[in-house]
Amino acid sequence: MNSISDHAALARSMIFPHHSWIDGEDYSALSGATFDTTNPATGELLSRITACDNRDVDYAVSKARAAFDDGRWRLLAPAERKTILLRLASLLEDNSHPLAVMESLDSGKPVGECLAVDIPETIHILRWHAETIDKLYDQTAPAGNQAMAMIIREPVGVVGCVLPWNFPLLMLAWKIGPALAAGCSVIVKPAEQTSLTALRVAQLATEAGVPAGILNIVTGTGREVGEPIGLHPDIDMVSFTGSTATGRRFLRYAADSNLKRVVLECGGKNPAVVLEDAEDLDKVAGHILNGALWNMGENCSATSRLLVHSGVKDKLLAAIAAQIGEWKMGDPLDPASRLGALIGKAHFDKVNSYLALARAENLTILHGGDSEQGVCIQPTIIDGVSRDSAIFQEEIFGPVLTVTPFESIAEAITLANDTPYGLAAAVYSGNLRNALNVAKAIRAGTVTVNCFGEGDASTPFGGYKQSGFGGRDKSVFAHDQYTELKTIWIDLSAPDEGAL
Ligand SMILES: NC(=O)C1=CN([C@@H]2O[C@H](COP(=O)(O)OP(=O)(O)OC[C@H]3O[C@@H](n4cnc5c(N)ncnc54)[C@H](OP(=O)(O)O)[C@@H]3O)[C@@H](O)[C@H]2O)C=CC1
Ligand SMILES: CCCCCCCC(=O)O
Repeated sequence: MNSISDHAALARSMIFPHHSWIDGEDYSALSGATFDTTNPATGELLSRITACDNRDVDYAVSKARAAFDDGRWRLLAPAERKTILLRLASLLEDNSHPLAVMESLDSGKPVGECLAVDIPETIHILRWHAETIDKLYDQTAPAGNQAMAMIIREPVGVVGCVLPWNFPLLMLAWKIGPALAAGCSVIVKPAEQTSLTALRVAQLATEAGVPAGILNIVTGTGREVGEPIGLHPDIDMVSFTGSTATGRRFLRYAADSNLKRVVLECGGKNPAVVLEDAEDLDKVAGHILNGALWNMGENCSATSRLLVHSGVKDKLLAAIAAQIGEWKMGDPLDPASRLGALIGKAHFDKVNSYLALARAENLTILHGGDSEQGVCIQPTIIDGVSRDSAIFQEEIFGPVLTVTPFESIAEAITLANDTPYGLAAAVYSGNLRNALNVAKAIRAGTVTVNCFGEGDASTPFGGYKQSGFGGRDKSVFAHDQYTELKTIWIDLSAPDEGAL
């Protein structure tokens, strides 16, 4: 395993990208403007990145459209496209350590997590989608003997992917994996805070053989780049991950422009429901902490609301108290750190405002509740949170777990569903019938039973209610986002029977 000094040495020697990547090469904004990207853990400047605007988006779209129309990617033999994407995955694997350090420096994530999860999962997702290219079949309809109706999938066209900062590489892979597998041209807008690894991946994609114009990275702000992508008349669809408020804007952009397809993966306020018959509360406590604290709680599927039967609450909270010390906060480049820095000052202030609210509401703060140096927040557990509190209803996106007791399974289900969101949930029970009934009653896209996690590349990810719209990320179901269905009818009737 690499030590903190290995990571720090690599960080010192690293050359950070500072251009956008359009049509297979570096690109500087026409305005010449730049924005600073800094290390949230230290405030140190990492790179001054070109700040694009609508004119640069127009340029990127023209290149992506030309690349789509001339078929340089979508018309390649499936096995050839697969080979190129597998080559990209291998290049990422070869660059795992630098990519992990770059991701950690840019986002404040612990480098150990980047090495253990973000980078290998990114590679796995790209490989998984690459493998589908020559393995998914189209269909024929039961059209009878007089005709054949073929239902084929075609790439949707030019796709805009607007990304969040919490899993910069992984969310890139969730979008471009199926989009490139489908044969689309892609324009990615990374979050302003975390553009570096997407730019590096685009360089490696070109090295792997992805043709110019197929994968473009346009850097800049939501207003200057995200909005022109949303409004662009020649972009066929947008796949977005981020806040529900910004997701809503993309629906308006589509309505105000070309009715482009919009797929949204938005916020969550996910419950972990511990029934009275839950087994092995020490193990459950470990899952609860992981669900709430992993990635500093900057995770849309974080199970940040603990709903626990009053009969097991004290025992579970004692088990949580015994384990919370394992969540060591520290330098993101220290492999021992499980919690690093939040993404930046504005987000830190937002998370802190909820802690202030907890104090104003006289809630019991069992652990943490304070900030540390820089933009770090201690793992925090707040007890006695009622369903009408903003702390129960709103996405905090920090290492904060709320605790709410219940007396019956019916009450647990009501509490679990009592937010505008429906992304994920966890249920803990030793009784499979109870667990399954609760899992089915919770309105969420993913429910884990006696475990926590987003699942594998093979399972769809997305939300009910205000957590999502229009489709799913990951799995073969993600291919629905990036493809159009076309029906082709062929007349099979004998000449004397006439046309269909
Ligand atoms: N579902 C999830 O995984 C995520 C949820 N969130 C939630 O959102 C909250 C706010 O975080 P924030 O970073 O502001 O999230 P946003 O939803 O605002 O950002 C996500 C992406 O949308 C872009 N964007 C922002 N404003 C616009 C706009 N007007 N038009 C088009 N694109 C836009 C951003 O650009 P830019 O980089 O310039 O901001 C970024 O690329 C967090 O506290 C958390 O609750 C945040 C991130 C991920
Ligand atoms: C393998 C871990 C996947 C984490 C995905 C989180 C999704 C999100 O926050 O949008």
